[in-house]
Amino acid sequence: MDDAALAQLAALRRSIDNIDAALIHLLAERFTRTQAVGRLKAASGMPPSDPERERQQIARLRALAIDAQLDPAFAEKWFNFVVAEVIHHHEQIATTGTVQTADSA
Ligand SMILES: C=C(O[C@@H]1C=C(C(=O)O)C=C[C@H]1O)C(=O)O
Repeated sequence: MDDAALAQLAALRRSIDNIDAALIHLLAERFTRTQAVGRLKAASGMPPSDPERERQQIARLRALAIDAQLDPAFAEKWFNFVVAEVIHHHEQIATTGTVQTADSA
């Protein structure tokens, strides 16, 4: 084993762990906001999803990804994955008034 390589790997992994922690916090904040949107929509009779808004967000995120040298197809896939969960929350809020998570179920 090369000690220098192992030390470099450990340093890179510490940074990766910090980035993963930041992503979890950012996602938690995003879901807090989207659940507030879900309650607002349910209270005022708006539908859970807004395809036009999503189209605008995808176009913006793809451009940001290209600028940041991230694969725009990956950025769009990530966004669609997150929005599917948001819509699911909105539907739950509209029908039950709350969001069921795996831990709370
Ligand atoms: C949060 C909203 O609801 C949905 C979720 C979105 C999102 O997570 O960014 C965007 C559009 C909607 O389909 C919204 O309408 O703003």
